[in-house]
Amino acid sequence: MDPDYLPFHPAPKTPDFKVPAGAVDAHCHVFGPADTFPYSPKRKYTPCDAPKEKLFALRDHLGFSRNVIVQASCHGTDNAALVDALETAGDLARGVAVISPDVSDEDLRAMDAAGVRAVRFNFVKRLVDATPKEVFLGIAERIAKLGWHIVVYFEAPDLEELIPFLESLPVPIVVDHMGRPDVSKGVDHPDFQRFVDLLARNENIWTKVSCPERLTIAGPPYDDVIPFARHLVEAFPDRVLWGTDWPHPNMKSHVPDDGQLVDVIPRIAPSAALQQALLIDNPMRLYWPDET
Ligand SMILES: O=C(O)c1cc(C(=O)O)oc(=O)c1
Repeated sequence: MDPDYLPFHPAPKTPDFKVPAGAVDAHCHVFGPADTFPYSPKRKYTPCDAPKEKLFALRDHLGFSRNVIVQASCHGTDNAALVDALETAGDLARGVAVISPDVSDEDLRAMDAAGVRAVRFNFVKRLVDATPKEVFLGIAERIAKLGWHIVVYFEAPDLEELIPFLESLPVPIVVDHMGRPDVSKGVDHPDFQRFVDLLARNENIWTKVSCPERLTIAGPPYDDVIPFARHLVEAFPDRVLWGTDWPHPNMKSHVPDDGQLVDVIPRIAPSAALQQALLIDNPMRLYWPDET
């Protein structure tokens, strides 16, 4: 573990907000354990271990029923820890993998059989080296044949340059953590409006309204981030997802309490109908379409 790395909260509170039965934590990770699933030699951080057993215990503690587990950059394109967690959870988990262009069709089919339903394109420079857009386009063509979609992680300053690429992708796109707006600029600032306009123009682009803990300047309980997430939930109620982002890699300002993150949900989705869409209908339609 990196010397300045903050491990995840050892005892998150029981949330005050009771999530509806069937709720999906649509953005979380598994890390290692390193002695079984070593971290990538190309990683830009070394986390603490965060194994599947702890993820599933957290799911139960917070009252969720299912997980969408996202391959984290510390594991590079080795999805073994992810696939292992998916095989343990069976129908209760789906996965988002990170693949290299030379992955075999056989390996793609095996990941699909394990529950992978998307690939992740990561543009965050502190996490990954740049991948040429044509490489991502080649991957997009291949996974489109499997009925998979694409999860993208970028920071707000990168959005303008990425828009033509994003609008060229042939499958649904899910943007991680609202495209990481600079919350000091306000919801009406052109930078956030650029993101809102992207979703308004493209019915196939969704967003996770997650990670207030990463975006906040004020700190818990994240009052400064609420307006951004709430705006997106109310503007695009059928294209939003929520996740804990457990085990919260690379947090520097504080160790988020996952129970406190769950208590943010009714503040950004202030009705039972919006909570039903955010936590159940939308993730089920995208990751368990044959069960909706
Ligand atoms: O902001 C981050 O550091 C971060 C990192 C990763 C990853 O390493 O994949 O995933 C996330 O969702 C967020």
